[in-house]
Amino acid sequence: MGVPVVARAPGKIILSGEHAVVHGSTAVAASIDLCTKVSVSLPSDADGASGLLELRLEDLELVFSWSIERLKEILPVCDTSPSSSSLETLQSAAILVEEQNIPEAKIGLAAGVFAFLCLHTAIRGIKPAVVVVTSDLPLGSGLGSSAAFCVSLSAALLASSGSISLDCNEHGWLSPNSEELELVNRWAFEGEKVIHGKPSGIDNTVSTFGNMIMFQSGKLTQIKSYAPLRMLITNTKVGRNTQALVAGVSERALRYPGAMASVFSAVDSISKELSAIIQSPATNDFSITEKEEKIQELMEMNQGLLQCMGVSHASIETVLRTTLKYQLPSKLTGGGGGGCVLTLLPTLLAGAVIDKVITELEGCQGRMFEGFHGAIAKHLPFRLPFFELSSREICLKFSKNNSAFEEPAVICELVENVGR
Ligand SMILES: Nc1ncnc2c1ncn2[C@@H]1O[C@H](COP(=O)(O)OP(=O)(O)O)[C@@H](O)[C@H]1O
Ligand SMILES: C[C@@](O)(CCOP(=O)(O)O)CC(=O)O
Ligand SMILES: [Mg+2]
Repeated sequence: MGVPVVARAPGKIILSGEHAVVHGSTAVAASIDLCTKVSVSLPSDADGASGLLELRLEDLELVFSWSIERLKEILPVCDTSPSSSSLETLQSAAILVEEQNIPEAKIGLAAGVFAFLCLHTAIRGIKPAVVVVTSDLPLGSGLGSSAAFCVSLSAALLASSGSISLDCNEHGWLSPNSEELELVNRWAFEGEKVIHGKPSGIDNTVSTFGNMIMFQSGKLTQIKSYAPLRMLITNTKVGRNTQALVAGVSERALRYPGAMASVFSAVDSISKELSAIIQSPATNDFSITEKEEKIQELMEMNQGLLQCMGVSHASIETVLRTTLKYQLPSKLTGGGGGGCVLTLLPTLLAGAVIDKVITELEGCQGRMFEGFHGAIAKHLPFRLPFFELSSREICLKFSKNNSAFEEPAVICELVENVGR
């Protein structure tokens, strides 16, 4: 195999505005420390053309492969610019996914495999490669695994086809320049369309550009917090599918256009208020505690409107009731219908209370989020100033002499900080 290129991209949380953002409202999202990594290796001349395109999902111990001959039989030669039409011409790729006989229990992966075939064909053409995917993110839980997958895959494919420059003397992580990031983001959005049907673009945008953003109708504004925010992320472990949830909200909006327009407009105001509060400096008059109370209140209001949209779930309600016993309001994050719930942990909240909440949540049907690299505690205290670090953004790594990759120090450092 030739020189591999690795790209990694982070998952996200949505502090306010999921679903409504698909209908033009403002939303606020932040990237998190959990990433998906994609490595693309091309056959070298010495290997001879291996004649295979291979996708290895390492965490799931699944390997999919297609002969180049079969791909040429089925797939049309398509446009190589990121547009809907270039991926629409690839509908025939569906049969190539069916032929892989994905086990029923993992059928949700079919959408990801389909997006892989579409993006690979559109960006690199019908050529052999070995693509290896690993991820820290739970799939289908509202933390944006689909976007992190599409962003890291698009970046690795673009870099391996020369559309992103790897002009670097040293081995290590590399941040693409802003034009390259735009290109990655556009392709990733096309990939998200394959997985979600009608994405707003917020997930791929925050995964590509990192940090905390306000997003509306395709436009992003970076936002900065004056104070750290700590969030508890609870995974209800109830599986769901974002595409179906997004479609359900659109159907409700068609049935009740007036009522739903008001709901979306209220969410828009909540997101704008939230971003103003996050960005406002804490002074004596407007203390951190007051700011946190407002953020909690706005998140609670947003949750009420998500219930109106029909995307809450009994498991989410259980988490809400449990945290509320400790005066901690929560909201779902991402598509809802199960998945993850966010709870703001105020700065002055005693550690003993956090432990009690976690113990009580663990006793509920769902279980607390787990698997943050082992080193990380069950709750994720994310500090906004950390978002300025490049490890929250999409990065590329490659090795000119094909030597083994090493984890960049900055990530290890961050992981330790987050656990403290
Ligand atoms: N690492 C991955 N490998 C393959 N497919 C993935 C990966 N991550 C996400 N996907 C695809 O995205 C789907 C989950 O996306 P979605 O329902 O939007 O939830 P979320 O984005 O919140 O995790 C998976 O079922 C799968 O099809
Ligand atoms: C529901 C939505 O607002 C966010 C979906 O996030 P996730 O795929 O559930 O992580 C959809 C979108 O904005 O594309
Ligand atoms: Mg998704």
